[in-house]
Amino acid sequence: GYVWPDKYDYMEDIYMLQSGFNRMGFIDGILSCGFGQRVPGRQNSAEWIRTAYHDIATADVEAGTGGLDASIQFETERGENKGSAFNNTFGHFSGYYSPRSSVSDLLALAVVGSMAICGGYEIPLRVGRIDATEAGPMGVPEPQQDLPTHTAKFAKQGFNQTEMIELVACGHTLGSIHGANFPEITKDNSTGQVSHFEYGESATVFDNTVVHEYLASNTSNLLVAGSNDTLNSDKRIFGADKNVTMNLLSDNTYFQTRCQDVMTRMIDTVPKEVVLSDPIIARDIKPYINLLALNSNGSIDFSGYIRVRYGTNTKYPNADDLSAYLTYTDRNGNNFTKIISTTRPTWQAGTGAGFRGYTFVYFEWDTQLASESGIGSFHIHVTTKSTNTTQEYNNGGNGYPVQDKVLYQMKQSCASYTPNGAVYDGSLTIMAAVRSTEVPGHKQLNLHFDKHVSRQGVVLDAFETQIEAFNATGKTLTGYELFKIDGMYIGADSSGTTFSVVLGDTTVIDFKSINALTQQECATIG
Ligand code: HEM
Repeated sequence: GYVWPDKYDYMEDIYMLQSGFNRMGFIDGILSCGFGQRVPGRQNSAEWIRTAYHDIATADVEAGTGGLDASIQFETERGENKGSAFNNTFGHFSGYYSPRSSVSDLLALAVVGSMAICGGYEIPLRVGRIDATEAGPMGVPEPQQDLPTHTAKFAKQGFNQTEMIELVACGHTLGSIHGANFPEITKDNSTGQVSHFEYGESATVFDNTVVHEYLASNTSNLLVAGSNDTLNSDKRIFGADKNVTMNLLSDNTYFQTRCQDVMTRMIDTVPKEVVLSDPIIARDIKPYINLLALNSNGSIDFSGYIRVRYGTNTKYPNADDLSAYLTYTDRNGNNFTKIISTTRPTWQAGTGAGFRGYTFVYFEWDTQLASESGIGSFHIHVTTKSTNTTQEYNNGGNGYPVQDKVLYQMKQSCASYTPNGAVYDGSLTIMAAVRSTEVPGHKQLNLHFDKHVSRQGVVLDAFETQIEAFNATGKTLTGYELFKIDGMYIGADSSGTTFSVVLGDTTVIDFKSINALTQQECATIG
C-alpha cells in the first residue's frame, strides 16, 4: 500500500497530471505522436525514445554498469550520437527536473508517455534511477557496423538475437532518418529533410507497419533499402534469423506484446547500485498541502486539496457523485470530532487527467486551526452522494501526518531578481515559525537550498545543497518564534529551484518550490 508522503510523490505527479486542474503537463512535448513544435523533421516522441536507447546502448549488464543513467547528457558531441534529438529532449525536461525527479527517471517517463500517446501497449514506470555525473564508455550501435558487432553489442545490453530484432523493430516504428544527421543514407542534407522508417502517417503510430513493409520488400526504411548496403543495418538485423522473428512480429498483438516487454526492459536497465521502485500506479487518494502557516490573528492557516481517482473501472465511476471532508487530531494525537469541509474547485471543473485516461477530481479546503492545539494528522472521508456512503481513508492506519513544530511562512517569504549586466541577481527571503518548545539552543534551524550548478556543454544543471542558517528575529506569536533567512543571494539559474527546512537533523519542511515566491512581496506578521 501507498503511504503519504512518499519520496516519489513528485514523480507520480509528473506522470499522472497531464491536463486540467493541478496539471504538470509533461505531455506538452508529445501532444500528438507526430508533434515536433513546428520544427521541420522533428518528432519529439521518436526523439525521446531514441535518446533513451542511446543512453542504455552502452550498458554492460553482466558488469552491472551503465543503462538508463542519463550519461548521454555528457556524450552528445560523439559521432555515435548525431543530431539535436538528445539536447532537445533535455530541454523539455528542464521544467520537471529536480532533486526528486532525476533526468534518467524523466527519460523513462518519456518512453512510457510516448508509448501511450503513439498507441503502444502500456509499460510500467518504475523510478529511483540515479544520474551519472560524467560520460560513460562509447559503443552505441552505428549503421555501418556488421551483424556480429551488433549482436555482441545487444548481448552486452542484455538482449539476445531475437530480442535485438524486436527492440530495433519496436524503435524504428516511429520517426525517421534525418538528412542533416545521415546525408550518406538519405542522399539529401537539406534542412528538415527526413526519410521515415514507414510510409505515410504510420511513422507517427506505434504499430508493426515497419515489419510488414520489410516483409513485403516495399519499405521506406533506408536502413533496409538504402542504396549503400553497408549502411543497411536494419536489413541485416531483421534478417538475422531468416525472418523467423519478423514473421512472428507481423501479428500486431504479438508485436505489441513483445515491444511492451523489450521496451520495459530497455528503460529498466540500470546500474547495479540502483534499486527501482515498484511500478507507479495512479494513487486513489492523495492529499496536497498548500499552506500551513501562522496568520496575523495568531491561528494557523491550513489549506490544500485532496485528489480522488475516479472513472470507469475505479471505485468511483462518477466524479459528480462525490464529496469529501477531513477530520483531524491535534498535535498530541487527540481525536477531534471537528470536520474540515471541502469544495470542488471551479477551475477546470476541479478535474484533471493523465496518460491513458486516468482521471482525478479535486476537493479543496481552506481553514484555520487553533495554534494552541495545532494539528497532528488527518483522515480523508469520501462520500458517494447517491448511496449516502462514506469511506474513511487513514493512510494505512496512522493518518496523514502533519507536523506543526516548524511552519513555513510562505506569505512572509519572497524572491526578487534585479538585472546585473547580462545576468540577474536573485534575493531570497524565507520565514519560518518554530514552536517555542522546540527552540532549545542546540537545535539549529537550516535552509537546505537546491542550488543549480551549470555544467559545460550539458543542458541541465547539477544540484548542490547549499546550507544556510536561519536567524531568530526575536519576535514571538502565540507559542511560536519567528526565524528568517533574509535576502540570501541566489543566481538566476536557481530561480525555479526547491528547498527544504531542517531542524537539528530532521527535515520539517520538505521540497518546496521557490517559483511562487517570485510573484509576491514579503508580507509582514507579528
Ligand atoms: C543497430 C541498432 C540501431 C541502429 C544502427 C540505429 C540507427 C538509427 C539511425 C541512423 C537513425 C536516424 C537518426 C537521425 O537521423 O536523427 C535512427 C533513428 C531512430 N532510432 Fe535507431 N538504431 C538502432 C537501434 C534502435 C533502437 C533499439 C531503438 C529503440 C528501441 C531505436 C530508436 C530510434 C528512433 C525512435 C529513431 C527516430 C528518431 C527521430 O525520428 O528523431 N533505434 N536509428
